[in-house]
Amino acid sequence: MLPTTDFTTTQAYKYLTDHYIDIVSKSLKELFDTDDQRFNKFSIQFEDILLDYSKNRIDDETLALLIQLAKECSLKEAIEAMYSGEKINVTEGRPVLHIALRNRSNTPIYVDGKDVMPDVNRVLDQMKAFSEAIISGEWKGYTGKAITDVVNIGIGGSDLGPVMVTEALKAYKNHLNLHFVSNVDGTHIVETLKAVNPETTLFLVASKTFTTQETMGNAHSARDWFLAGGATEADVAKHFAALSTNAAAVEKFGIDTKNMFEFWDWVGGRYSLWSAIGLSIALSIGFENFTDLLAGAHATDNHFKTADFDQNIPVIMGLLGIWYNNFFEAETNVILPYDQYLHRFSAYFQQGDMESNGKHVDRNGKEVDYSTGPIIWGEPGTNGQHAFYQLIHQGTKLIPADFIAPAQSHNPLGEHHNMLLSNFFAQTEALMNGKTEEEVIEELKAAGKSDEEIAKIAPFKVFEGNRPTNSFLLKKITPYTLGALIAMYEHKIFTQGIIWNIYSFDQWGVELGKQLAGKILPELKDDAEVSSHDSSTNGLINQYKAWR
Ligand SMILES: O=P(O)(O)OC[C@H]1O[C@](O)(CO)[C@@H](O)[C@@H]1O
Repeated sequence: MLPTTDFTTTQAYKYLTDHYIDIVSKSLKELFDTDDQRFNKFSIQFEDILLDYSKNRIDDETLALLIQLAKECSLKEAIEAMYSGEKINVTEGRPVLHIALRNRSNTPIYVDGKDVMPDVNRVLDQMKAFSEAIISGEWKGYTGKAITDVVNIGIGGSDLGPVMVTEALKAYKNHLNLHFVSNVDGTHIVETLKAVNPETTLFLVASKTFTTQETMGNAHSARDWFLAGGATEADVAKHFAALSTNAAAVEKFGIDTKNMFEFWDWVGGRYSLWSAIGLSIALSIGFENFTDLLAGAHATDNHFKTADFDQNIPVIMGLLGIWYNNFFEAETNVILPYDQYLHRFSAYFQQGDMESNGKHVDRNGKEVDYSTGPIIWGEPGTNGQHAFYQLIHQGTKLIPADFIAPAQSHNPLGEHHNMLLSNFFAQTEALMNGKTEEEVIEELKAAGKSDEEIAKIAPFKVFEGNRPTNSFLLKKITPYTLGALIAMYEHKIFTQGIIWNIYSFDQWGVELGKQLAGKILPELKDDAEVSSHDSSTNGLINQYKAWR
């Protein structure tokens, strides 16, 4: 059972409310000036990942109170409940066991009295054999040619994770060309199919439920295209595999269940890249690298479970998020990877975080009267710098930012990596220190500006600073460190969900739109005017019919 404490009623919350008044009046610059131990105190190194969280608006007392808050909200017990296979996804009646998928130490994990590890290992063996046969060319398409292209058809968690990881680990990629089709917009599949040959293409239909409209629509179109190219029904088995929990629906679609890679209802969609949904990853970088990814995540799982909260990266990340979300009333959290390979990392955690903690009802079924999950966004640096950093530096909103960079580049080209990292370091420093009016005036004087010019321009050049950042410095983006980093963010989300007293592992909020789309679709079949909706929806549908 998960605790159901309202965190706003805890002692720690009350103390934090008072303490906030003290901290909010202090600048980060001041906090650094008065404590030369901040970096040592407020940074954690876990294997090849360093988290420096010293540039946050906290002091020793803040940290102690936040940790007290986690304790009062029984975070430790909640972690234990998740790891031991309790059905903590209460509204769907399921355990939450993505940690089992990467449990490389293979200790038993029980669901309803049955150890899940033999099944996990069986599917991993199946993925190993299959990926090796495809990569080596031993697996042949219907005309006897080896596979050259893999098209993953899936959406949400059945797409974002594999896309993000295959991009992040492109440096480890083999000869196979990976494609991802997610959008139900016909353009996505049409444009993808233009680039591939039916004789040498493998389709992975990735869907936990195997009922998702977008995925099934795209899978049927891919199958039609395949058959139109001269292949027969019997050839489908050589070119289509399914990654799913729903064997009956896979069979109905016409995919041989020998080519089905199973996973289980205790794997949430947005936590499924570690499961059979990761087959495209194993195909892209090889099975050994895929298991390194799992091993990195497993290392973080152990860290999250065993490290003291003040040394526990996901716990600290979660608590800092709560500090900004619930005390500073920050609405968003920007994730800024200074690594081109990580260009889908923020998009991935948009689903990971927002689908998990975008909830307004607590674990007692009551409407909350506090803010829950933040809006997650971001783009890779330095592109973001030339787009939206203006608002982060000089806008009116407080935007806590996560910076992520590798020390070693996979592409050490001249001064590029130093240039990239100099921007990373400079941005966090600039966000913290800002630039005072006096500094601006000095600069303008040095540039030979007149007093009149200085008076006119100076106010616009002032940076308040005091903008908080976390800095993740990784030795290198490898399958292992990437796995460890992803798991840190996952457990941060868990930590926050526990403290906000919400259920992080369902996603009822995506249902209503799906239901209504299901009602509207038949109305679009003919040209008859509709009048069954509000005037706006009727107007849009009728104009669509007139123009299509
Ligand atoms: O893998 P499936 O069942 O096709 O679902 C895809 C996605 O749809 C959702 O259920 C809701 O959008 C996500 O949680 C999930 O990742």
